[in-house]
Amino acid sequence: MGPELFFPPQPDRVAIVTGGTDGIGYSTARQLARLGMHVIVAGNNDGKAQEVVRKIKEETLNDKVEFLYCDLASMKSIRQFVQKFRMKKIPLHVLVNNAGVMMVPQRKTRDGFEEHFGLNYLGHFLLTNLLLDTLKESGCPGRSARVVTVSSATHYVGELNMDDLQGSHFYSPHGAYAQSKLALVLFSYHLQWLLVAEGSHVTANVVDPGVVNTDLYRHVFWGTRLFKKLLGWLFFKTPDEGAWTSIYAAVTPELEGIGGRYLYNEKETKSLKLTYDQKLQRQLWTKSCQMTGILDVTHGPVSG
Ligand SMILES: NC(=O)c1ccc[n+]([C@@H]2O[C@H](COP(=O)([O-])OP(=O)(O)OC[C@H]3O[C@@H](n4cnc5c(N)ncnc54)[C@H](O)[C@@H]3O)[C@@H](O)[C@H]2O)c1
Repeated sequence: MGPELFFPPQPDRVAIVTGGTDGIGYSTARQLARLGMHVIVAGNNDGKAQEVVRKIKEETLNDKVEFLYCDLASMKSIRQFVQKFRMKKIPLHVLVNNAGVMMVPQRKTRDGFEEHFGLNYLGHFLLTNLLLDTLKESGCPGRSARVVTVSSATHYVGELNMDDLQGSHFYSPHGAYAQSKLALVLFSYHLQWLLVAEGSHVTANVVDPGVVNTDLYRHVFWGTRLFKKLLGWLFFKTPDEGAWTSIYAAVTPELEGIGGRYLYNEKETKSLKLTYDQKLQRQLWTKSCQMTGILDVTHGPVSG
């Protein structure tokens, strides 16, 4: 069953999906294309890109699908991506912050940040902020632009160590992943707060896709091929099922003008209590502005 059975066509809308070459992101990009959207697959997987675009176009008969290189582990690459996107002079109605890595060995992004925090969280923080003006220009009353951020149930066991966000003193791959996913929830809630304060026609929601059979688990110690295959087959969602909540958040009329939600299986769910702490949200936002070198939007415009 395709999304066109559940959601209205979206032929005049433009979406960016990060990590759209694989797993949940690929399914998200494909299904948004099925709804007629102009879909920009943002990824660092140059090798796969053309094949992915060709496959999506072929299956959806939608020609408005393209790949734009964006390495979320590099702020320079994110800025170049935004520049290239702006040069297209097209609107942006949906941004799906989907890309991510999980439980990778301790390593750093090009800018020297711990990879989970730097790529999963800070990369999307910067990308969203740089695209915010375009999103605001593209949303209108009754047809808001939407930021959909993919977090995880792992955020429930996450801790935010404000004094050591990079895990310099203590690093665990699981803790670092959980922290990045927790940071994304705090980010999405604060973003929504800012958008409402400004009276803009943009909403921000955060989703949990569930446990999905993708390559994300490649670094997990029990992720031997056979065991993962068996687990995946028995218990995990398929990537199409995993993408469903992202697609719902991106297009459902039920969420028109509604943000600040944590969605699981298309339903509003409570996130970790800590994520509702507005002081913490604000603290993380300010620190993230400093780390990414952008001006704090609450005090002034975001630099391009
Ligand atoms: N699979 C699950 O069970 C599960 C559960 C909860 C949350 N999630 C979240 O869903 C999202 C998608 O994960 P998935 O399961 O499809 O995994 P996946 O490994 O199949 O896809 C991850 C995507 O991120 C991209 N990516 C990785 N590094 C990047 C970089 N430096 N720059 C740009 N893109 C980069 C990859 O190329 C890939 O397209 C992730 O944010 C993940 O944390 C997944």
